[in-house]
Parts: sequence; C-alpha cells; structure tokens
Amino acid sequence: MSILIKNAYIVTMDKDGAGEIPNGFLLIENNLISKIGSIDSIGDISGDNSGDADSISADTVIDAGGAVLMPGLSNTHTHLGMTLLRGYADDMALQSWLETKIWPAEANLTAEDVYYGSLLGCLEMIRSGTTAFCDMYFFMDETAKAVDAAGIRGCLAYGMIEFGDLEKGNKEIAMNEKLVRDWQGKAGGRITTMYGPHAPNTCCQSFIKRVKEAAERDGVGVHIHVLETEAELNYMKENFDMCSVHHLDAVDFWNTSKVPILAAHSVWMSDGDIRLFAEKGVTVSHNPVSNMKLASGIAPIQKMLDAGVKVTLGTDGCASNNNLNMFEEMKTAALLQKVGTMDPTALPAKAVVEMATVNGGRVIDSMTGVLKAGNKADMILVDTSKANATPIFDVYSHLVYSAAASDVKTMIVDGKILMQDYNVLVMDEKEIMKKANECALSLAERAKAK
Ligand SMILES: CSC[C@H]1O[C@@H](n2cnc3c(O)ncnc32)[C@H](O)[C@@H]1O
Ligand SMILES: [Zn+2]
Repeated sequence: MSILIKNAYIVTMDKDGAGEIPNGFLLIENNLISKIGSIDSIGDISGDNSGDADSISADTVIDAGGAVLMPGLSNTHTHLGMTLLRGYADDMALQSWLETKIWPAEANLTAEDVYYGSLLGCLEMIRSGTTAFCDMYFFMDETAKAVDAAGIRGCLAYGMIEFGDLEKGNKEIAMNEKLVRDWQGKAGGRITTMYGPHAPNTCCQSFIKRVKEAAERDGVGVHIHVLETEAELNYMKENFDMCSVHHLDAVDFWNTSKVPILAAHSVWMSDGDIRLFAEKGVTVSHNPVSNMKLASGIAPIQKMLDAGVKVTLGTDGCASNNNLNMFEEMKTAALLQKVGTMDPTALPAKAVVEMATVNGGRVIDSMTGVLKAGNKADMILVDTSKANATPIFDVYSHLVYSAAASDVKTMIVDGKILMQDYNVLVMDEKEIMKKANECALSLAERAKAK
C-alpha cells in the first residue's frame, strides 16, 4: 500500500532536516514515510504509473491543494472514558469536584460506558488532528478496544488509587500488570502501555516505589499527576515536610535511566523541582485549559523549557476541559505563559507546536512527531482555503493563533487514512454519538439514584 500526498505546504518539525517545504510531496509505503521533498526539485509529480523517470507512483494520490501537512498532534494527558462526563460538573475546585461529583459518578461506570466514551473521544481526536494520546483511567481493556477500532495511537495506563491501603494497592497493581501483559505493542504497535499511579496525595510513597519497580521490570513508563494544586503542595508539606517532587525523589522515582516518567500538570513547581526534572529527564504534560478551569494555577512552562525540561501538551479529561481540542490547548498554552510572566515573548508559537508534535510524539513512539523518511506515517492536513487562513505570514503563528480544530481535513495514522476531506472513514459517527449519549444519560441517572 502506498499513498502520495502532493502540493502540500509541509511543516516537517525536523530540526536537523528540511524544516518547511512550501511545494512539497510525501510518499508513504505501508506504515512508513519513504520519501519527502520539494516538487520543484524533481519536476513532474503526476502520481500515475506512466514510468516517467521523474514521476512517483502510488496506489492512492492525495492532492493537498496547498494545505499544511504536518505531524499529527499528541495529547499526552487525558482520561478518555471521562468523555461521557463532559459538562457533568463545572466551575468547581479540583478536590471538591473529584470528591463530591466525579468520583461518585465514576463509582457507577460500566465497561460499556468506558468503551463508548473512549470511541467518542477517538472520534473527537480524529476530527481535531490528534493522532496519538496518553491515557490513564479505569476499564482500560475497553479503551484499548476503542483505540484498536479507531486506528489512532494510544499509550494506556490503568489509573491506580490506593490511599495507603496495602490490599487495595495489590489489586490495583495486578490490574495494571494485566493491562501491560495484554496490550503492550498490540494493534500493530499502535497501543503501548504505562503504569498509572494517580498522584502523590492519593497513593503512598511505598506504593509508588513498587509501581516504579514493576514498570522497570516490564520496560514501560509511568504516568502520574503531580503538583496540580496548591492544596496538594500544602498537604505534602504538612504531612511529609516536603513537596511531592522531593517526597518521590527520596525513593528515586524520577530516575528515567530505565523507563520514561510522564508528569501531568506540574503546576506548583519550585526552581529546585524544575532543576531536578531537567536533570532526571522527566517529561511534563502541560494542561493549561484544565488548570485554568479548575483554577489550579499557571505552570512555569517557560522556566521549564529554559531549564531543559521536556514539555508536552495535554487536555486532561473532558470533565475538566471540556474537550480534546489540541488547537485550543496550543493557543491557551501560549497566551497563558505570556500573561503569567507578563512577557509577550514567552512561549512563542513554534515552541508550542514543538511541544504538541515533536515532544509529545517522542514520549509515545520515538518514530512519530517529525515528518521524515523512516518515521511512522502519522500526519494531518490542515485546510488553508478558509478566511481564518488568509493571509499566512508565518505558518506556526497560523497553527497556534488562528487555525481551528475544524480546519483539520485529513488524517493518516500508521499509513492508514482515518479521515479524508472531512469524511471519517473508520467509524459510524452518528451511531457512536447516539450510543455515547445514551451511556452518559444512564450513568448520570444511576449516580443520582445512589
Ligand atoms: C485513577 S484514574 C484517573 C482519575 O483521575 C481523575 N481525574 C481526572 N482529572 C483529574 C485531574 O485534573 N486531577 C486529578 N485527578 C483527575 C479521574 O476522575 C479518575 O478518577
Ligand atoms: Zn488528569
């Protein structure tokens, strides 16, 4: 199977390579990018099988018509099953939101709920340009089945909460171990796994140490929430006389020499915490919309980048965002750093696109996030024929400050076309929205009845 995309404005995100290619072509063979370059440099690019020395033939030819071809976006922190809880509880602070609304509702979740919530999430991601995501939730077999069916890439963790209860902790670890055993590398490598201890204030230190050992034994990463709120920071200081980062450093948790660590939020970071993350090679998932909505605070992202921390971008779940729109997340990230530091040069557009593509891709699959020969064929076409794309002086400025998720017209993941010219080819959209809506209403009814 081969696909040729021609007449594209290619944003490769390849620092050592081509950068941008204004009149570009890209050839996909099976699931890999085999050729990428400028049409001007090779002359004819008809895409037919004429045998012309300059022509490149392919089974499928997509004329991009000047659209931007770029790596797919990677959403590095979400809870896909929570898509059913979109708008279920708004305008609250994290702890009361979790304790009084979200956890009681989640106590009623079924496998079917998580399956349709996850499929709905996959659909929303396909429509908005996200080709890969990192997830942490319950009933993860269902999320894995949805990812398999939808054709995107998912790095899945089972979310573990044990509140210092040894017996509960044993059960939680066993669940995550099963996820790793059953799904690591499945769906042709599109599904990978991690361990998911929820947070330092919901999982005790010795439990998190055990989780890290299990992850190192299995050769998979760890995905955790950390320092999301000032309340967490105060709780850790009161109970352990140190912040979450140093509390876990005491058991060498942040050491990434064997497996990667993905730290979601990281809002209340001191300069010392930032230095430690940079030294240890921890990857941060910045979630600006969720942090603003729950009034958690402003993560010091520009400081982290300056210190050499690997920063990626995530939406968090649909109950705290309330969508999976990475274009919105990119713009919010840039604006929030500027207003937070009162410096308009903070987090410029290109750095944000790097976070959402190169850096995010690296934590999910090192052969994604950059368009270059040999990498996996995960990419999107962004329509530039609309009013909001006129004029374009700088492509990164356009992608961050003006483009909309609804401008994503085509998506390819692992060499397969999932959406072409706004038509989603891999699922029945209406049926999924109907089923997800039914599950959401029934879940809310069950939660109310208790
Ligand atoms: C143990 S699975 C994940 C768990 O996390 C909850 N959750 C969703 N959003 C957030 C957030 O922003 N901070 C902390 N925890 C969050 C989710 O509801 C699940 O219970
Ligand atoms: Zn979260």
